[in-house]
Amino acid sequence: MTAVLHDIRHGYGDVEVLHGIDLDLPAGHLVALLGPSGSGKTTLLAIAGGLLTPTAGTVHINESPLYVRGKVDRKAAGNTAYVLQASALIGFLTVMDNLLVRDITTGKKPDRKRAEELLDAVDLAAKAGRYPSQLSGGERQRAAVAAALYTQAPVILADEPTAALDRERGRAVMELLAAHAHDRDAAVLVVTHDERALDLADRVVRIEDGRLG
Ligand SMILES: Nc1ncnc2c1ncn2[C@@H]1O[C@H](COP(=O)(O)OP(=O)(O)OP(=O)(O)O)[C@@H](O)[C@H]1O
Repeated sequence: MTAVLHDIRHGYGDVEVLHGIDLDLPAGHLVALLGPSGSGKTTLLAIAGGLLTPTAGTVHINESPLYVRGKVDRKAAGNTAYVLQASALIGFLTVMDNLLVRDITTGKKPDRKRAEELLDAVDLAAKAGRYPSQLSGGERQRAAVAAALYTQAPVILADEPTAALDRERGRAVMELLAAHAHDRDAAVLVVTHDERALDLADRVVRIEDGRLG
């Protein structure tokens, strides 16, 4: 699945912070988005993921518009999974249940084996039964990545998923995201400050002051 952003503009009040961004996220590719603090990365990711309606411009997931008459199209948005900067996990569910929760609430049979494999891949197998409050910041972040990948969403948008991680674990998370793109033909966009893992990206895009470089 591909995501295509065209001429995206966004303003907070009168201040425009994205000034006409064109970005293709092809199926099977991991695209890394780099840029200084305040350059618009989180805003762009939120727009790509159906969380924030842009002031102008279009987003298409495959051929379907993500925003129709200023409102997010739920079906198109259902193809995206978003890893938030603050790594939102549900506090009263264990790490394992944070992965399985969507299956449980939609009546789908949870795939525990796959969840275990993902938790193992982010080095959290031993902590699957813990609650988010019993994890470190980096562990929460890794659990959030595992939860996003568990959904098998064909479009994954991750906001600094390696920020709180040491080199080795940061790389392991980037490798997982790259494998998700390559093996599942997914479109993956990762905001990162981590120059050390950029070799794992199929493409590196830089943003400055709301414009792609
Ligand atoms: N809710 C908001 N209201 C007003 N201005 C905002 C809001 N959210 C973000 N901004 C401004 O929009 C610009 C882009 O912010 P954004 O969070 O997208 O940047 P970023 O590149 O993700 O930054 P960082 O790397 O620090 O997370 C910044 O100037 C920021 O101050």
